[in-house]
Amino acid sequence: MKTGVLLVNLGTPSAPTSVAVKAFLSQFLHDYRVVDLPRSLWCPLLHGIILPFRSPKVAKLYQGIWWPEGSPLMVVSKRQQAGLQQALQDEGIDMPVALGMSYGEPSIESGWQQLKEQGVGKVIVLPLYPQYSVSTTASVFDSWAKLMKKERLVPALRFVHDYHDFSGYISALADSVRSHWEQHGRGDMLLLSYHGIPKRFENEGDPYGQQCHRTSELLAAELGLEPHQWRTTFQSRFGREEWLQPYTDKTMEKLPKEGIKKLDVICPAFSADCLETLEEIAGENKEIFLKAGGEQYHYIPALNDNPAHIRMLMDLVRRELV
Ligand SMILES: C=CC1=C(C)c2cc3[nH]c(cc4nc(cc5[nH]c(cc1n2)c(C)c5CCC(=O)O)C(CCC(=O)O)=C4C)c(C)c3C=C
Ligand SMILES: [Fe+2]
Ligand SMILES: [Fe+2]
Repeated sequence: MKTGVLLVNLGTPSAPTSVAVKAFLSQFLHDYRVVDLPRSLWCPLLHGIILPFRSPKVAKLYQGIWWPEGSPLMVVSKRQQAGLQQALQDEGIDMPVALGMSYGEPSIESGWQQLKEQGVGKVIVLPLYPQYSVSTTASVFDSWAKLMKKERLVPALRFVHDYHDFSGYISALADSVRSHWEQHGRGDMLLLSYHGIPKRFENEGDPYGQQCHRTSELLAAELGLEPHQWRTTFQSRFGREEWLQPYTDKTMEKLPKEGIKKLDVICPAFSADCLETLEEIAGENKEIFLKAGGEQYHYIPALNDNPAHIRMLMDLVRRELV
């Protein structure tokens, strides 16, 4: 039976315009896995306030990070797909690789159609989220299950749940940090900033926060860092309820007063650079840190289509073949 790989990521607007951002946010923020409020409460707020006011504001932010070839998340995701396809071919493995996004295009459905047309009977669904979260990984599973309702012949399935402690992932991150230090020098601290989730999700059983802490511990150990040389924080809060703490932006304000003047920041929850890393971390938070008295701030890019990242994806695929 022919095996295929479906790489999945979050998705991104098709253009950095208010209209395209509104369409993207509307699909994203209607997902119960992301916002689980009763629709009688959420829909009036979403349609009346959030979409009309947030879309033009966020469109401007996307304009600031957009690449000539498109949204960074999309450009990088396509490179990851092509890179993994090439690496498999180079090893003589006949295994098609398709790309699908939870929100926007190319959809998970179109990715599956591509694999189906190539005669795939077993699918490795690989959400590009190293840490499992209800709001990301479970949502990919929902989309897949919904899609399979339409199929008479459901393919065999391997679903990559998470890879937060996978040795290849930790060593790819460590190599990336070391090569950054070689080129740019080493800061006083390595800050590991992860996308946040509502604290309530964790209370209800989401292992995301725990997995983020484990990734940090393993990376710090691999780099030989002392406890005062690294810290874990959570970014990208949305809405008014409490999210996982400590918050990245609040930490940026405090660090220079604690004597941390040179900071290196890495975002291990993001397999590809995107709005949340390029604008929020490399832009907004850098400004906060420097304004608070920081002297040097370096953002270490996501693993993107680094050869080490592609090799790690190959190893994850291999793990699912046994
Ligand atoms: C509404 C709540 C949100 C939860 C919960 C959430 C979890 C979550 N998200 C990512 C990865 C990404 N999020 C991105 C953008 C983004 N995230 C939210 C909201 C939640 N995310 C919004 C509203 C947005 C859009 C931008 C904005 O309006 O602020 C992106 C970037 C997409 C891009 O186009 O570049 C990624 C990637 C993870 C990993 C996660 C939970 C673990
Ligand atoms: Fe609605
Ligand atoms: Fe998000």
